[in-house]
Amino acid sequence: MSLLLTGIAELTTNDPARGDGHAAPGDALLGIVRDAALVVSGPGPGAEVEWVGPASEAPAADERRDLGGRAVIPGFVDSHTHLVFAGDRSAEFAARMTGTPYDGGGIAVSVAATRAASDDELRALVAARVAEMRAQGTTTVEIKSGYGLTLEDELRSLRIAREFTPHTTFLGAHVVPREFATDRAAYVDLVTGPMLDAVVADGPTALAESIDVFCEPHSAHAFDGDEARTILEAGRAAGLSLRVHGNQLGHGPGVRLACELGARSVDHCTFLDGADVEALAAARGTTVATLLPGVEFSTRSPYPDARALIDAGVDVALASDCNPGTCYSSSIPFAIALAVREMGMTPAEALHAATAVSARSLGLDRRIAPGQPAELAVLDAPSHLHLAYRAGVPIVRALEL
Ligand SMILES: N=CN[C@@H](CCC(=O)O)C(=O)O
Ligand SMILES: [Zn+2]
Repeated sequence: MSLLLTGIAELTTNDPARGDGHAAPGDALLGIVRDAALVVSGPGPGAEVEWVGPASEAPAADERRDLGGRAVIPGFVDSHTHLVFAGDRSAEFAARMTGTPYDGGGIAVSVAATRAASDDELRALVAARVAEMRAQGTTTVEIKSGYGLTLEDELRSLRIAREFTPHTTFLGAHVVPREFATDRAAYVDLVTGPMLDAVVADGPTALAESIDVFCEPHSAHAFDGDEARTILEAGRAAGLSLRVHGNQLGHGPGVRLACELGARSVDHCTFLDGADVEALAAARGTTVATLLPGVEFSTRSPYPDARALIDAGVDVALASDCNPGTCYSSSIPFAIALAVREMGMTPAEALHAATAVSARSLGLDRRIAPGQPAELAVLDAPSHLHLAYRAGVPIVRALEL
């Protein structure tokens, strides 16, 4: 079976070779085709793209669907989330809005609630969050553990996350749990020893694709540069790819460590100096800087200067960081709107960052091209510009085939 999609006012392919004349800023980066059509295998899940081009040249197909002059984009790739948690921390958010700073201490509240939840409760919570994301255009999601912090609870979080995505990340090194507060080294030993051994017991990528660490000397709860190096090197030796929470609360060693070790992504990048930017630019093609503007919004922090990073040659991705503490928003359109309004990105750069670049940080290709999975989203609008222009309005959703 094949399905012809017509009535596409603007198709973002993320394939610069496909742009139809670069009529507007961003067309080349996004590979925009106007008055486009698509043929996909299907209908049904698992469909692949078979043909892309101008509607006037579309081949015949078994079925046909008219999208009525809407824009079609690659589904968003949310490459940084913490969806496996119970409870919420709305009171902590309210306190922050009246001046209480974020220091990572509230993570212990979510750890307690998550440990107390049953498997079915956690599974239902993750399912609801993934559905909420699809309803906003996200078709691929990375999910971290990190609210278990015992061997059993971290494995349980990863198993539940794996029911929803192959892109799972072991974040046993989220914070030092309270029971290890007087012996941090013992917790690092647990993460790099028995926990990591259990994560890779059935093969390096059976349960987790990556390892992550909250490298943050400005939080008493997180890990310093030496601890983070130990954890990342152990993860790499066990066959996992590397991701880092770095430079979130103040300047620190996370960004340069991530670049040095060849991490796929270093996330937050809120406080950077010139040497960090140089390291990220030199790591282009290997290490992506994943910016999470929903966190700056929800913690009243300064936004990173995405414009300066892009102009310096850094690969910049956008993700939601959906989590109960620093950003309980699963909305990539919200992140795009913030990136455009507050961080100096063009609408095209922001869309590219939330699709092509975030995909690359997960080892994926997010172009709309023959042979690619038909992971698509559709806008109730004629152009991708409306993602930021109509901020807060639910105009984008995953395209169900
Ligand atoms: N910074 C570390 N981890 C999360 C916050 C987790 C929490 O506060 O529950 C983040 O990405 O911001
Ligand atoms: Zn995070």
